Amino acid sequence: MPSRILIIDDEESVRFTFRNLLEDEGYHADTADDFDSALELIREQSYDLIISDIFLGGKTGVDILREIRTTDTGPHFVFMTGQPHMETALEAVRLGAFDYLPKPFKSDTLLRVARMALQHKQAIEEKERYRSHLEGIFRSVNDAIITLDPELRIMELNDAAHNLCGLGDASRGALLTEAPNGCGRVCIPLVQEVLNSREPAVHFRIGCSRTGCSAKVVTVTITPLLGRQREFQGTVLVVRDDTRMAEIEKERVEVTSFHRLVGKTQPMQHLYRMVEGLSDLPTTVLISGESGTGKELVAHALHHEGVRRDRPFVRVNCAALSENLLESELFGHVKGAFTGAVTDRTGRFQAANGGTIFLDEIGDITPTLQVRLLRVLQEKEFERVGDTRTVKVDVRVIAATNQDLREKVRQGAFREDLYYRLKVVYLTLPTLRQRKEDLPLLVEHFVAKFNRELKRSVVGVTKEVMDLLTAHPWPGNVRELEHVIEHAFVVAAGETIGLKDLPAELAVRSGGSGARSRHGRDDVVWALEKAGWNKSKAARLLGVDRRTIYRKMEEYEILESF
Ligand SMILES: Nc1ncnc2c1ncn2[C@@H]1O[C@H](COP(=O)(O)OP(=O)(O)OP(=O)(O)O)[C@@H](O)[C@H]1O
Repeated sequence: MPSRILIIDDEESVRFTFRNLLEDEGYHADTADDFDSALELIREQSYDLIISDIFLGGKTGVDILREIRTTDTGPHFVFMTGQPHMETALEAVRLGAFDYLPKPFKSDTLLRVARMALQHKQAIEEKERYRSHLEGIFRSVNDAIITLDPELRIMELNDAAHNLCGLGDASRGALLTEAPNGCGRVCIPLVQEVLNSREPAVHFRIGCSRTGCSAKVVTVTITPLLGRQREFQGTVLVVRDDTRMAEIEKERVEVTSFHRLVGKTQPMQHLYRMVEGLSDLPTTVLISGESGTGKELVAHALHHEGVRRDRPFVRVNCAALSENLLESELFGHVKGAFTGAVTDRTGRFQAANGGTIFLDEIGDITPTLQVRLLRVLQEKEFERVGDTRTVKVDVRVIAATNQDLREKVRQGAFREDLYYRLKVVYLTLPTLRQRKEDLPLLVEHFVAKFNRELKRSVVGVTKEVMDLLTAHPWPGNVRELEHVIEHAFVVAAGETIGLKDLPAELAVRSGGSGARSRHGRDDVVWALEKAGWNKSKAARLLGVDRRTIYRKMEEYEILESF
């Protein structure tokens, strides 16, 4: 549809010339010769641009502007006059006129100003449309969306923020930390973390409470808010109510295994759900957990459960290689890049293109490699060693560590920006001590595995063995259990694994007479937790006396937890 222009001038020749000129350019042009007829036309039709003489008999063009200026999206005004007058020009501009043309002016000038005024109006309309669409989306989603400035002051919030977080319109401008919504404020430290790190974070299924409301389970996504020049302006906090989903999951029949992971206890069920939820996302995941808890299996499950399952899964053990070797292993090199680089070599990142790279023992990489890795995570690109050409890749990164990376960051041994880039989603695996109820299932799993591998037909373990396994603190977690069963398979002659088939170390650690000096911190914590922090009970579990427990608590600086 052509843009509609109204020309207002008391001179017939001006109206005639301008109308022809504008219609030749493809615009629709109407004319009016005085204030009243112009207003009549404006009320009947809609115009995009009004080009008006300032002086119209007793009235002025500025009076028309004043009369109809109600909305931003009304017509744009361009004034023209043969007697330029500072006062009138100023008033016209103050009322929002687009331009002011002193007569005489060339036809080119008129067309240029008309074009600019119409483009400007279109841009404003486009922006307004965009804003109202966004507002519609903002209002219609069920997730609470709250934008916060760097001081945690609430800038914008939607209706769902009212229902879920108890924040009303009056909260705009208030500090989130002080909003009187009776909220337990679990998300505030999480937002503060993103304020410090300036990296996005997702926290799945956290408990949340608000005075007068039932407890909820929510998933919180926090994203830095960046301006045009990518300057930091605050954060967007999105809170999704997952209470119903969590309830449904609780009611679901518990599964005993997932991919190659075995376990039916609650922490494992939670882990399976998390892996399911994360598998299709490109998000970087950091898996932490003690050695032997199954971090590699989780990385496999994330890959094989998701859309990248038919693409490569590439594992790199970052602790196994020196800095130079690891660099060329990860990024590849070109012939001659260093002594021994006799041919070009493709790195693991390139080999994993389209799929997943699993960076095991990430806590061990050197500062130089930390910088290079950060760039791949941020830009998805790198250069091979000795090459200047940039290689672009689409790789999902999963990293694992059994170290306390937060502590390494504090000590300055691990870059904070990389840490936050890696832990967009953070999975912590339970220790075997935390899921002892899974022991029978795991024993059964490993008995079946070694029967298959060693072509044996062992039926299981005796009750005494199971009791002993249950009493053991498992510092080496599932891997240790796997080794114990493997050892028993080698030693056992019959179909059932008995006490005599277990490694001597296990019998000793789990309460034999020589146990005293061998109990490490893990064993003592395990026993205390198992005994509900009753020292006498814990002492009995470890086969030591009560004084030894107190002594060990002091020695290992174990604080009682309630
Ligand atoms: N939940 C589980 N179900 C079955 N097997 C498991 C489970 N967790 C671990 N394992 C087994 O234990 C061994 C160690 O697992 P994995 O290598 O994944 O542990 P990890 O946490 O990556 O250890 P590390 O930190 O030492 O690298 C593997 O043989 C694995 O198959």
